[in-house]
Amino acid sequence: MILTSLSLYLYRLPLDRFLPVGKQRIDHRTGLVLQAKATADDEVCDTEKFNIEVADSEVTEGEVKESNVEIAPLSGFDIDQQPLSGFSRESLDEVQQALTTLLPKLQGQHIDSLLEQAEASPYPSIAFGLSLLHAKLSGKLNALRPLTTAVPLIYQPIDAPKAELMAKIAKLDSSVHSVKVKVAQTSMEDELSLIYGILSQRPDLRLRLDANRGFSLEQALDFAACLPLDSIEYIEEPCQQPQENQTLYRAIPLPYAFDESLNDPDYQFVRHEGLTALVIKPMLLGSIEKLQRLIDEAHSHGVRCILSSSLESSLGINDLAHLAAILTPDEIPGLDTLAAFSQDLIVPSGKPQCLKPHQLKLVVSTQQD
Ligand SMILES: O=C(O)CCC(=O)c1ccccc1C(=O)O
Ligand SMILES: [Mg+2]
Repeated sequence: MILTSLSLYLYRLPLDRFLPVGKQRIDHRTGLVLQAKATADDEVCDTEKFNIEVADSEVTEGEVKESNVEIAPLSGFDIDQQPLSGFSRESLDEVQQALTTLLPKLQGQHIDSLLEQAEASPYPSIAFGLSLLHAKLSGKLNALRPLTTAVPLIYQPIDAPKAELMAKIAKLDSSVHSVKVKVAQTSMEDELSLIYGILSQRPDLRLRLDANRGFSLEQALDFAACLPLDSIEYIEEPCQQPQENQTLYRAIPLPYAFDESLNDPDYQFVRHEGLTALVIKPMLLGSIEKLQRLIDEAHSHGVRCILSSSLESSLGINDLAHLAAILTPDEIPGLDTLAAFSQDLIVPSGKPQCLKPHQLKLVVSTQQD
């Protein structure tokens, strides 16, 4: 297939409530939508020769394929105007500029050039976006049903009453077996009482805790000593110093997971005692091929891989649900981050409004009118 047109749009979605990014909070999300049209190799000449835009009604099904992907590095500023730290290293501006230069070069090329450019890009969000676009255009993403269940995310909202949390627990479907709970955010007493509160309502639940590197070793030891270990699946990034996670594990057998550690550009998989899972955020890591290599390596050492949201819009979350069905079919992904979004983007998820590309700001388009 040949790429016949590429367009880049900018979105900015306000959030109805703050979303946690580690210890920080955001009140809006910005990102890019990359739209590509492609035709089968032998059809491109006709359209080019006559320089006509092929309307959907004039072509047989499947002749012109159109796909959209979200490219939204998790960087920018929090509600206190502090730069977000610990997630994407690239800024939205850098990504926008790189794509503005790249898109005209992709125009007229075979879709496989998306994969070459994905591997060549220094920006993980671009590498992921281009490889995803390739997968969508070539129909690879729709081969399987998406994983429609996600692990509910429970966190103490500073802008909403605490009772809402327990109401969310009470409403959980009985088919939900795991929930993710943010810890190392407020006081240990409050967080332990939340954990025991959840389990008193739903003793069958298993908890995935996420400390976002919020504890000193001493705090982590104190906290872990008070946990109902049998009900804890794992804790993400317990210690400020990741090398202390093993010390913690040797003292208290609480399995842990890596999340922020994977964002280090030099990260290489190494089996550590007590390391039970990798929390994989594709937008922060890179191409699907790179994700697949990491997952294969982790699985070969018996380490689980959980695909997780980088707070994408409904477009990105929907693609992650499809990708999870392919890359990690035996795991429930961590994608419960859409509730705070005021609107959907391109793919409906049940919000009153769903923005379409023409309602977004066009950054660049290779299509000549
Ligand atoms: O992993 C999940 O279930 C939801 C996603 C999530 O928690 C998250 C989303 C964006 C940035 C950081 C994190 C995090 O794991 O702390
Ligand atoms: Mg995490």
